[in-house]
Amino acid sequence: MSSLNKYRVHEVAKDFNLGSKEIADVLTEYAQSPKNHMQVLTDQELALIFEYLTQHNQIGSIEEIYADTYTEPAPQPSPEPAPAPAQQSRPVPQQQGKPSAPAPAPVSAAAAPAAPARPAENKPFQPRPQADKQPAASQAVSRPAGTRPQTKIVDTRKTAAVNLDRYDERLETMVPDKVQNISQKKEKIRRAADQRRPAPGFGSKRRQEEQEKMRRLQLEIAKKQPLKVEIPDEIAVGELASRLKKTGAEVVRQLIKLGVMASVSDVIDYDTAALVAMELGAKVTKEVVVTIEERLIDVSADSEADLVPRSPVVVVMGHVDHGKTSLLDAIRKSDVVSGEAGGITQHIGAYRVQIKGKPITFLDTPGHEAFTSMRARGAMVTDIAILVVAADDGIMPQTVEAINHAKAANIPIIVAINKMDKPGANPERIKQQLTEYGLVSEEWGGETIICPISAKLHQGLDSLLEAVVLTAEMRELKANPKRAAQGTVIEARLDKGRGPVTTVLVQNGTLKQGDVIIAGKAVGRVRAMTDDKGEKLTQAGPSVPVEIIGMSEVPGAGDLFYAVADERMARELVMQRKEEEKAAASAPSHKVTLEDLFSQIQQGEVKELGIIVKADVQGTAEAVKTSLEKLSNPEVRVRVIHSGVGAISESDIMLASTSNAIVVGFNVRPDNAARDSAARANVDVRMYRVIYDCINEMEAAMKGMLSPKFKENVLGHAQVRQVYKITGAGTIAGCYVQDGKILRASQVRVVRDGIVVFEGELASLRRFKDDVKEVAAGYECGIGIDKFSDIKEGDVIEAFVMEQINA
Ligand SMILES: Nc1nc2c(ncn2[C@@H]2O[C@H](COP(=O)(O)OP(=O)(O)OP(=O)(O)O)[C@@H](O)[C@H]2O)c(=O)[nH]1
Repeated sequence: MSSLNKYRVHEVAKDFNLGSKEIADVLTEYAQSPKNHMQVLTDQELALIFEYLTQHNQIGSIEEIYADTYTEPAPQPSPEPAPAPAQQSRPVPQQQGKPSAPAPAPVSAAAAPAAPARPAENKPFQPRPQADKQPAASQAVSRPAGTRPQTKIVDTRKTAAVNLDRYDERLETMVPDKVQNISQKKEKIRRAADQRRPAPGFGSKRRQEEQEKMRRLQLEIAKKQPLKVEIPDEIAVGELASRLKKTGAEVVRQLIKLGVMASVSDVIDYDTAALVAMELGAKVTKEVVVTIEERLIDVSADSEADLVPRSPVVVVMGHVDHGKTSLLDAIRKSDVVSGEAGGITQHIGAYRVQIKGKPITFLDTPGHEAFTSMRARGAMVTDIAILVVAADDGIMPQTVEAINHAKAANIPIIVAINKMDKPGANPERIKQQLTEYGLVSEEWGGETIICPISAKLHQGLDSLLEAVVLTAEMRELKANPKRAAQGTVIEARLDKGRGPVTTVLVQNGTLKQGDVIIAGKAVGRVRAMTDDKGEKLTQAGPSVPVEIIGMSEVPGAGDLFYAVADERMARELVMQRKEEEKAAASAPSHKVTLEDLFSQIQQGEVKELGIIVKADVQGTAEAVKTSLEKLSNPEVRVRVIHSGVGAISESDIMLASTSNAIVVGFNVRPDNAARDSAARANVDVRMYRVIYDCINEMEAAMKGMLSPKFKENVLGHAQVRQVYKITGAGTIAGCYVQDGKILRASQVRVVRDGIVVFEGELASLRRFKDDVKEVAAGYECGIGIDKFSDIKEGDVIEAFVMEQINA
């Protein structure tokens, strides 16, 4: 006990809520010197007082200390009903209210053992007899003292009588209020939860708790594991956000951090999306989208072991009337020519012939147009082309086209010089001409097989067919007859009685009667199959053309067909294709144009720039071809895939579209069909009058320096119906506006048979005798052209304006 703690009698009395006199009396009685109330007490004296008070305020149990409401007085069989009358003579007045924790409390504990032996008569250390219990008095007095020494004493000897619950309850009052509140709340919640539960048995309750624990654990684990997301090739920012379980704003923010400005509705590519997802802590895998097409159609490669040789499919091409149909007929030993209207082949058919036991399939085509249009649809039907050239006519424009179309398709050409029976036949001249197109005869050290024949007299056919077989063998054509059939629709029509009738060429696998097939946007079941000789078949292997009935719709020539296992899925795919076609019709296809040539070269999309050159004279076409091909550089090779004389035709556009080429015209114009088809297929058609301009523009385009200055906008066409020479006014063309309109301010060009004969300004535009600003389609008008009087009936006046393109 520190000497600094000086306690005076009155302070101690106050602490115990007693009178100073009572304390003084205790001291007077037990201590050596009597004390007045201001006297400082020694440690001994203090200990004495505490001992005295302790002895005189014994309680039976700890419960009594706190039991404000305690009403269970322990049965106190008192062996000594009045054990200490002397002590009782000093009754301790009842305490009101709690005293503040008195400093003496620790003193008592420390001092007690050091207490002098004197107070022995107060039996300070005797075991607390039950008789000492004074419930009423102890209740009051024990409180201040109870903070430490007494309250810890719990008599558990009479265990049966101890109400432990009550004890626990009472103990709660010992903990600080705050803690107590929390535990009370917890208890409340627990009880409420218990009440809510449908009073389960002990086992099930336990089980539930376990389950709950497990669930929380799993949630916790799930939270800690990185989120796994699958991202397709392209994904909208919003969709990515929902897959990442983030808000759109969070993803947009992350994108901005990566330097990508995109809104929630924008679509981003896989790489960007994956980066964002990884930044946001997700684990990314690429979503592999399995389309219906992939599920339905087996495009797996055949194993070498399954492949067997197949017969070649041959196309016969050539200029009009050079004898294509006659040749095919000669081969089939039948005469179709006489049965045809005007002797012109109407549509593609396919025939199969046996040459010394080896079958060859021939496609009878009215020229290379159908061939190219099929190719444009992705069908690679033919293996070999026979080019028919009439010995008395030589190389003609369509012969050149045929050569170039076959070359573009990368198929070998066998030349058949036909009509050798004719007096004017000059095969050497044709061989000579052919070298100009890269077809050098074998006799001259080249690779091209050239066979002189006469279709009419059936001469030379054997060697021609042998050449076909030989070429086919060189190509090692193979297919797997064991798989489901696939091939191309050669021709299809609607027959009144039989419904859609389709000629298909099986290219791989075997087509069987009863097979479900999908061809383009048509589905059906092969109800019956017949070959080119009208014989019924139950199955058709590779390179076999068959006519089938049973399609729901008429497919398009050139459509690819597949035998499939699931008809329902096939119908679904057809629906999807129809939808896609609709969407594609509204979105223009992406073809190479001079404007974006450079960017396409840079992106590696264009490695070869295909050009089709059409000019008014052969000399120009040749000159342009040579100059353009010289523009080739290491990044891009310029290849003129076709050059010819005359107006730009639909076939030119088709070839350009198929080969992703652009069309260059010199003093020529596209005919109407070509113009429409170019617009439809998005083929870039450029018209020039000077070779120099063309070369410059191409060069600039390849270097990405094409200045997009002006674009020609064609306003309309007027056909010249009559020509008047008027003195003073010059030549006036009486015209009929066919389409669009003619503006007084427009520029014009005069086109004669597809060739531009003049380009210049309008001198006058009149309706009757009045000058007008414009004349619309369907009206007649008089047109005078500045500095040009050589207008002829049948000429077409094309009106156009040059519009500046905003870069
Ligand atoms: N003298 C002779 N005439 C032939 C020969 N081959 C074909 N002809 C004739 O040439 C004409 C045209 O023959 P086609 O077989 O119709 O020619 P094509 O190339 O198929 O013609 P299109 O179908 O119009 O493209 C016919 O009158 C045939 O009789 C031949 O070897 N000798």
